[in-house]
Amino acid sequence: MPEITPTAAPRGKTHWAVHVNHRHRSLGYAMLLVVVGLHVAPQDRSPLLWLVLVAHFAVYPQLAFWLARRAADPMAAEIRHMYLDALSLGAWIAVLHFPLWISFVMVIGCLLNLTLYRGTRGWLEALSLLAVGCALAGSITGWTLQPQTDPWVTALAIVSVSLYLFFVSLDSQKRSMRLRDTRQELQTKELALQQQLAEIQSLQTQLREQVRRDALTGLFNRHHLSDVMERELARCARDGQPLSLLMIDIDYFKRINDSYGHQVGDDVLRETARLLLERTRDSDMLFRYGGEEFLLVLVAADAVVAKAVAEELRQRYELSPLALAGRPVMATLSIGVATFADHGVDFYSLVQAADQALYRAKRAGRNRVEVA
Ligand SMILES: Nc1nc2c(ncn2[C@@H]2O[C@H](COP(=O)(O)OP(=O)(O)OP(=O)(O)O)[C@@H](O)[C@H]2O)c(=O)[nH]1
Repeated sequence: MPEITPTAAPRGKTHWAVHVNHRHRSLGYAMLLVVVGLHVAPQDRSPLLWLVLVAHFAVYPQLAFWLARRAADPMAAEIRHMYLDALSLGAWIAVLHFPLWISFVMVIGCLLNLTLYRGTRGWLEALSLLAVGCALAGSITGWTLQPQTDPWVTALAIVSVSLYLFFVSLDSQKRSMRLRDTRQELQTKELALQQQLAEIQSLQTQLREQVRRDALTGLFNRHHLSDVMERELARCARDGQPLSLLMIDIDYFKRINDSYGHQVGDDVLRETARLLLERTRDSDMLFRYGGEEFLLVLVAADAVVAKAVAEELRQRYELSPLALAGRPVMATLSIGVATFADHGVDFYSLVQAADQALYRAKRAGRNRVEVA
């Protein structure tokens, strides 16, 4: 049986073990007072014995309680008191001349208490201390053997030990039930905490995603672009692979806003994003770069391939009237193309090159593709 580790009671509260032991000790000693009193009453014993009997069996349990409540370590104080119980009851056994049933009651009580708190070690300690107490008292008062007790005393001793065992078991059962309830409560709380944690983690993921996404089109935004480009350009440089940027701009977008309203302008941006996504490969990455500007990253595509892709996008877009609010809205795209490492070796120079190409496309009349 594992030893019960001392635990500090919350400030101002008496330790549970002190309460339980006080109850058990008061009850056990009260019953012993009656049993031993009845046993020694017909004997011609000195008044001192009666005095010690009352002091030990009636006063000592209250004193032990008072001391344990004030102890810095109440559990350690309780164990000390249990040692004292075993030592003193051992002495009583010798002083009373070894009455069989009374000795049995005393031995059982001590063994039970110390075993409950300290396992096998407690059982051995109780037995040793009983023996020491007995030996000390016997060596002072002399060794007399009178195992018989009056039948009434015997009966009372049996009732007392039964009652004592009953109350100790009852308290242990109550305590284990309370422990079970507490454990269940803790498990429920732990489950709730785990759920909260999962919710927080999912919210964090959503937030991280929101930071990377443009709210209007749902595309990755410019903030995420620089992270991706840094990684992709490093990979291309390592593998000697090309990579192209397509700076895509909706022509005369201001006019769309002015003619149809800002709301329709938003719809055009959403629809443009959808159309561009529809016509790009899984490995390509589309970003909303600015107001009406999109940036398409074509992995492993050189300038020739990128120009062809840009041309196809431009033509298809031109031919797809954007059906918005029941009205077809015609729009065209101008696209500037720049390729790593032909037109730039870092993100900044590549974007600049694509931007300049786009500017040229605009200057040349719009609805065009220009390579840097
Ligand atoms: N509806 C809407 N309009 C936006 C948004 N962001 C930017 N714009 C508008 O896009 C327009 C861009 O106009 P300009 O930069 O003059 O470009 P443009 O009219 O497309 O002309 P070019 O690019 O030269 O062909 C501005 O009127 C902005 O207000 C947006 O999120 N929603």
